[in-house]
Amino acid sequence: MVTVILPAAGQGKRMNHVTNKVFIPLLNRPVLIHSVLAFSACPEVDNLVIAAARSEIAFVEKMLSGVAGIKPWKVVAGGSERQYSIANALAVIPDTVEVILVHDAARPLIKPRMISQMIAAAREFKAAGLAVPLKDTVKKVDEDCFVTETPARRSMWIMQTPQAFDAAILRQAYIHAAQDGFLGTDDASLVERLGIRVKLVEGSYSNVKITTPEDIIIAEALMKKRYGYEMLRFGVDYEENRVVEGNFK
Ligand SMILES: Nc1ccn([C@@H]2O[C@H](COP(=O)(O)OP(=O)(O)OP(=O)(O)O)[C@@H](O)[C@H]2O)c(=O)n1
Ligand SMILES: C[C@](O)(CO)[C@H](O)COP(=O)(O)O
Repeated sequence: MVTVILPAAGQGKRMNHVTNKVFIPLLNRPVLIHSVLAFSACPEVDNLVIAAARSEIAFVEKMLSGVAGIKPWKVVAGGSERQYSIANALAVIPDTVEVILVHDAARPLIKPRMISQMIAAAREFKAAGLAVPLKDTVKKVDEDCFVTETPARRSMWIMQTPQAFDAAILRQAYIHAAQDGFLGTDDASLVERLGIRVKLVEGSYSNVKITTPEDIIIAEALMKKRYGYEMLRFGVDYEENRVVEGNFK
């Protein structure tokens, strides 16, 4: 059995709290639904657990009920951090599930083919993450923003989701993180702390996470290319650095 956890309980702070960004429509379909349908199109996936903010659970359930072709799903209450939302989802997944994938609901461009690759990687390596090689130069800085180091780019990759795990390992990683009060920015980092090696699978630069306002434009442009039509519903007010509704061309 393969279960996918989709954390969707964020607040969109870097999107200026305009709305929970997973509800923003891209080509007229909410970001969350793009993500859910991608996993539903993957034959190896059995079911989905979506973590939604407590106040948005009913809305998410209504949204999911209105869309055809979604694999069996359940909505759980999210937490104050991404990691806590995923912990809540883990708590409702039965022990019969062998492989668990975690995917940011805010990454709507994930392709079913990549999901299948990640499931195969989890079965082979026990812990795997989708990632792309770093394209830019990275600097470490001190508290005054003076450069202290330029790490070698060759060995640096940018993590994406899905990340895929043997279910028992992911559960153990979450138990240890909770015991130690460790808060990671991805799930692989929790597994790494167990001393387990995480295999990276090369993903795609188009698997963007909707994080800041311009990501909406990038994601919708990539979708238009993929689906071949145009239906821009949202724009970005760069002066104010916020998302605004309207027909933007
Ligand atoms: N408490 C949280 C925080 C985040 N997420 C989810 O985790 C994914 C990646 O998180 P991020 O991009 O950080 O989303 P937000 O928390 O909404 O963004 P921000 O950090 O700007 O507030 C998103 O699908 C988001 O909904 C979640 O389920 N629960
Ligand atoms: C898991 C992740 O998407 C990998 O890039 C990312 O770390 C999530 O971080 P965020 O701060 O919640 O956006």
